[in-house]
Amino acid sequence: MPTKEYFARHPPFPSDVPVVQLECLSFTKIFARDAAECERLFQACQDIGFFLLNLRGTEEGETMLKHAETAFTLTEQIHELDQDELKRYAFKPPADLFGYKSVGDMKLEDGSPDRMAFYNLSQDDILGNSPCRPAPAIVETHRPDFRDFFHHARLILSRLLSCLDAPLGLQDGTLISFSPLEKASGTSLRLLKALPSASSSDRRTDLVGHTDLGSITMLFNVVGGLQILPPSAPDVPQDSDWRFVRPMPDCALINLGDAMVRWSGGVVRSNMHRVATAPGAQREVERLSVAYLLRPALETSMQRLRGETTVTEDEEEEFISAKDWERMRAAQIVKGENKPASIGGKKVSMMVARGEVLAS
Ligand SMILES: O=C(O)CCC(=O)C(=O)O
Ligand SMILES: [Fe+2]
Repeated sequence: MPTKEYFARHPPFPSDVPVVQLECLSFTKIFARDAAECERLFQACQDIGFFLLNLRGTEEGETMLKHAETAFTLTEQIHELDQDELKRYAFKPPADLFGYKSVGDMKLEDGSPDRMAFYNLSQDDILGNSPCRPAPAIVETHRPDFRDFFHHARLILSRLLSCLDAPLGLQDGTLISFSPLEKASGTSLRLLKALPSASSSDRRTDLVGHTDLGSITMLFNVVGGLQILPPSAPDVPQDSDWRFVRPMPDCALINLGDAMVRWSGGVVRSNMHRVATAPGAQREVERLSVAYLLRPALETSMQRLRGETTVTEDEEEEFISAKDWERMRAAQIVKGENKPASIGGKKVSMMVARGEVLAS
């Protein structure tokens, strides 16, 4: 549960670890279409592709926090189930990324097994776009809760994406229109658990560095561990280049994925991130997180959008569908190959039809 009370039940995030400073935006202002807040959002998307979003203050934001709380409770209950039962619903990458991933199913950069488990719920399954997948009883009985989560999370992210349409020279509503609720996609709700570490010398990566594959992600976490590779990090980063993100009560963490980089011709950024052992005393507790990963409909093109925008560099790129992109990237990530295909944040001159230079 991302509220202050829930934070208070966990050891505190230490004050002496290097953290990345992220913008904290107000959903209330974005909901009211505040121009300055939308501008800050676009800037954060170009600079690092990550920002915090405070959800207090509107009925829509408060409802999202309630859904996140419910999702946390269900995450806890799902991961308490017997491993043998969970393994009956095992994910089958790269073709099928839904279902249960046990600790060790994925590789880290050095080939060693990862230390995270997750249950990945498919939006299509929950909304009835595809036949129901077999699932544990706890998922079956909470299908209505998950359905509400998917609907509401998309509503929140649609408001954020609509701040990006205009600066990218697109008609209002373009970016969210690539993820219609009724079309098959890789959109999912991922319920994650990282194991506690056994001793203070037992500190390592839990989930390999990656960029998210879809359009935009909304993450809720309470215990630290998520790390970002700052854009200034060298091409071959050292462990010490990674920076923790401090989890904040009442906030979601938002990050852009590869689709946004491709559509924008590299103007916005899909930043590398990973999960490492939580800092300080937080390493002793189990770390739960809830990630809603919005992806485009399977047949959507990942090519740059022309819209009203002209980007000065104009190299031809081949057509690739969201489905093929996700399959290719997922296969790499599972093997621990974390070199991103396109990360964005390009300093290109971008002219919109009105003749205004927005970024250079
Ligand atoms: O658990 C987290 O904090 C991050 C998870 C993540 O990056 C992902 O599922 O793509
Ligand atoms: Fe991620």
